[in-house]
Amino acid sequence: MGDVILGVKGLRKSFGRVVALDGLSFELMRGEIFALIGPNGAGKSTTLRILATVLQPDDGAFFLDNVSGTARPELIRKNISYLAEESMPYKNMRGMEYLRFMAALYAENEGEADKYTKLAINMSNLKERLDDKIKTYSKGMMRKLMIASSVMMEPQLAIMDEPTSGLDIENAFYVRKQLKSLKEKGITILLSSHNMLEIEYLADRVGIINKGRLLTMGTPQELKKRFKADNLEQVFMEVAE
Ligand SMILES: Nc1ncnc2c1ncn2[C@@H]1O[C@H](COP(=O)(O)OP(=O)(O)OP(=O)(O)O)[C@@H](O)[C@H]1O
Repeated sequence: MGDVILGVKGLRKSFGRVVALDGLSFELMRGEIFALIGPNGAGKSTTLRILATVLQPDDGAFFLDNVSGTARPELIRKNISYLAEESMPYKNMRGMEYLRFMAALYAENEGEADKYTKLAINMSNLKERLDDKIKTYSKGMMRKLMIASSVMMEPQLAIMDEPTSGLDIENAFYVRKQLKSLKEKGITILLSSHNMLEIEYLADRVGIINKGRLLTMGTPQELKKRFKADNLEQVFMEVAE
């Protein structure tokens, strides 16, 4: 881990009278897994949507490898992936069809599309169920398909909103292992989660936000030491108070 890959500076976003982000700033180091945690309505999804360039901030800026994502979103889109909290595949397609369809959207030629599809087939771990219509999938199977299709192009930065939400223990475990292997490939990951055990296992660093502001940030070890806590849940409760 060395240099800064993502710089987030003073993001502000309101929805009517609701202030979702109130001057949020933080940096991500290349190759790390960074987890945003915070209570419901803290501004996590809003932050991730802005960084994924699907939502414009009212003020502030962010930079991916020194390229402004607010001024030039089209330049950074190729280098980031985004898994939304409630993202859904086209249910009338078969799993395999969906992966090929997504690969064709991302790839610049057939060779690249094949490479992306193979990677996603592997990562989804859905095996022969990829031949079935997506509408026959369980929630966990759909989530695995969505995760695999979101990162098939091996982006520089993978943004994931609650990647394991709704997954059973076995599937969540599998997805966490996949996220670790993405990190080993050098992909930086920014995720949100409400699962403190997951964050202890996955995150190199954690940022705790509330009311659209960053309250504290550090490695799980640093935070536990700083707040004299045995685990991240205690840190969270202490900070939230
Ligand atoms: N499209 C929208 N229209 C109106 N208000 C919104 C919209 N999106 C978010 N908000 C509001 O902005 C605030 C932050 O919401 P956000 O979804 O970013 O929180 P969150 O930390 O992701 O919450 P959760 O943990 O519940 O998913 C909340 O008060 C929410 O109601």
